[in-house]
Amino acid sequence: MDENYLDELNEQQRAAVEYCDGPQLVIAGAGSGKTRVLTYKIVHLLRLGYEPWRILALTFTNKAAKEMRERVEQLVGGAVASKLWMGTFHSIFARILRANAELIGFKSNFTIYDSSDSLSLIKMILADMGLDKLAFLSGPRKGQKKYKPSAILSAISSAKNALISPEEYVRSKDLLEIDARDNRPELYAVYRAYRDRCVVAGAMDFDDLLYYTNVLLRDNPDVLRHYREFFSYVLVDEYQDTNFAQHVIVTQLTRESGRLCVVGDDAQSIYSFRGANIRNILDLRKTYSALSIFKLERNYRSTRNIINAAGSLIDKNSEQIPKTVYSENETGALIEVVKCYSDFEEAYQVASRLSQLKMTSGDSADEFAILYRTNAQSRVLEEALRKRNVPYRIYGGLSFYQRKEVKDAIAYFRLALNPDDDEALRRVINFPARGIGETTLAKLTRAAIDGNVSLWTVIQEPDRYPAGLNAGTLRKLDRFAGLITEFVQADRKGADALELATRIIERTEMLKMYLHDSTPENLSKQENLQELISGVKGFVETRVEEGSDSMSLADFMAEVSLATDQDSDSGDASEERVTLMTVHAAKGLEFNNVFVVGVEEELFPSAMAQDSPAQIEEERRLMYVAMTRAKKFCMLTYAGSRFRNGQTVCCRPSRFLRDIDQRYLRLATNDNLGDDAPKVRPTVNYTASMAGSARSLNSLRKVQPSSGAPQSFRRPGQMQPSAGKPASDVRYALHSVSEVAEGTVIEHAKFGRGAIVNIDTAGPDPRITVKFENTDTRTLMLKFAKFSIVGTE
Ligand SMILES: Nc1ncnc2c1ncn2[C@@H]1O[C@H](COP(=O)(O)OP(=O)(O)OP(=O)(O)O)[C@@H](O)[C@H]1O
Ligand SMILES: [Mg+2]
Repeated sequence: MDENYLDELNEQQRAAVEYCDGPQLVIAGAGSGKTRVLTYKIVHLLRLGYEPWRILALTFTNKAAKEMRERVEQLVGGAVASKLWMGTFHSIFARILRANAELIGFKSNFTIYDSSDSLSLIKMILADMGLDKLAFLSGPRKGQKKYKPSAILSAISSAKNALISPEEYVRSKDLLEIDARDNRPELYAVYRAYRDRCVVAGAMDFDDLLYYTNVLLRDNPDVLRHYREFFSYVLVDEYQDTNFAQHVIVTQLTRESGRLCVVGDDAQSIYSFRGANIRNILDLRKTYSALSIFKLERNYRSTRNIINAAGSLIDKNSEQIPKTVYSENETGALIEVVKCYSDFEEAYQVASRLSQLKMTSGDSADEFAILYRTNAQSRVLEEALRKRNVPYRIYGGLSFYQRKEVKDAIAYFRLALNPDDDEALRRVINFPARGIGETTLAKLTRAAIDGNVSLWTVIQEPDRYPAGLNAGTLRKLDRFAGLITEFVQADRKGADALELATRIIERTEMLKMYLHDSTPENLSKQENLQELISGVKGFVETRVEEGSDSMSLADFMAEVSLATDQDSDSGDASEERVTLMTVHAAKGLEFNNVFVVGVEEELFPSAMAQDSPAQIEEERRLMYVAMTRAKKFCMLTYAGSRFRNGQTVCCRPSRFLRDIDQRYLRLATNDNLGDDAPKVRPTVNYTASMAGSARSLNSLRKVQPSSGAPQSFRRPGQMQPSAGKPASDVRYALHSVSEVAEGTVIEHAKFGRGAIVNIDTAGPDPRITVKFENTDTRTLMLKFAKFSIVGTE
């Protein structure tokens, strides 16, 4: 162990690390070393003789857990670090639940449903209850279904996070009243049915992992006592984002012993939509009367300009704990604010500035992040980066495990471990095709619901649960059941993950199916399945190296099923790549260079927050989180128009740009971005007043979000394409010859992206010759060619 670890802390941090006499809250701003304190405190506890397997450290993301583990490993060595109970709330409590599943009516092999499983189950229940076809709403939620599956799921999630069971739900007058007002009086019944079907399937969703941990600790005093005594110290990062269910677990485990250290920053509370409650941190003293509060005041992460700019932004929030922050870092560059004409141009500008900065700074790709408010914004950015051959890694989008062929294979893995898993069974009962159609599945479902058993039980016991199927269908089901049984038995006989996974892929003939024809799509599916097998192989090899015998398919799945939507990434982790992620996923992380894109009203802050001052404050905190990820360089961009939800909409700059003290900002225009920057001209679509680009920050400040955009940012009739009019009419426009030049890159309405290689003005009608990326070079008459200008080559 490195004996000098305390020297790597400042005085305040050191005091927080060394204090082990009672419950402790460390509250401090971004970049002040809260996570560092937590990490070093673990090392300190080990030093004091605490046993590693009795220290519990909880984080919010897998990535944060991994980083903390790596740091502890550096300080105390891998052998000790691997014994710590360190992970996300979900992974730690899944482990505890597996060890005690029988006590709460589950088996230890329970499946973890991901959000698409949950949604599919909700849809099935709504259809079964006849609630899916009900009329659409009027009023503020006009046009939405009364029982919109995603809204139902989030209502159920809120109930679970507040520890409300279906039985308690139906007894709560308040909840029933709200549901009646929202035109969904049957919500409680959907919740109950959802819970029942999950129990029958031996499945828990993400919220259940917290909910059932609470049930387990509440109903089994000896189990509670065991874990209270077992965990000799509990540490939690990002406490401002805990919800009620998490808060109760933590307090249950530590209220008596007081051996608790939590760190957090109220200014970074960004998960209230998932039930996170800032009061958990503010009221901690009520639970722990002996609570000691520690503050950290020196920021180590960012330049002074970045700290000051972020500070001036968050000052505009009315509710916050006052904090002192100082920095001894250099002043650094001003924050660049870039106005773009469209989302296309924004992506182009970001990719271009990023490549330029990468060259001049010498920073590796890992030191760059592009942060956005919504995942949907990533597509154009990816395109722009690909064009410049900048390698990137995207968090959150369609991750490897969410690809169709991988999900199909994983569904078989899940069935091998738990054949009652209805959602997995539903997914692959006719995949690869074996003549078991929708009608058969509907009949099986009916029998399963009536008998309150899983689909698997109905298939296994057709006499007891008759589904009205003919002999031919029963034979097909029998063959399918035989296949699954074979996998189940192989697992029980102790096959390791690789043996079983390989067998599943072979016996189901999944890979073979894609070998039939070599379309590029099929080839990529084959590759993905092979990649999955390599992943399993890698997993088994690592376990062998570690001397562990936990190498069953269940062990592999325990890792895979907790890769959340948010922090599962695409791509090879060993390669240096630019990170693309939502601001939510970036919590706790840091990069030398950060680009925050789409800093526009209705996007950031989100359109959904517009009517609520509290939600605007949460969005502002989110912006604060985004900016404070940057160590040296931060750029904020916004566009004049953006393609969203199938149409082009005009956008105006975010109010947050006005909130930041302008002393720390520099309005970068296309002209001063450097030689590499494209010289973009406005399309006629966006008014002439946007041309020239050198709008001062002061004029930006005059934009009044509440009163709508100023005329210069919006043209009557252009905000939304009128009904029935294709979106492309708005996105693409006609251009005059003065707006284009050789080398101008355009996005044509029909032919896509291309560069102008020649302009012919000899005849009465000017013509442009465009070398398109995905089709032949074409000569077009300018007066008929609809396109948008993306930039220059
Ligand atoms: N005493 C110190 N000496 C050197 N570097 C430090 C010190 N304290 C913190 N740092 C560095 O400052 C950066 C920010 O620290 P850390 O991530 O722990 O802050 P944080 O308070 O957890 O931030 P956030 O609120 O964003 O989660 C890290 O790179 C960390 O290594
Ligand atoms: Mg942190």
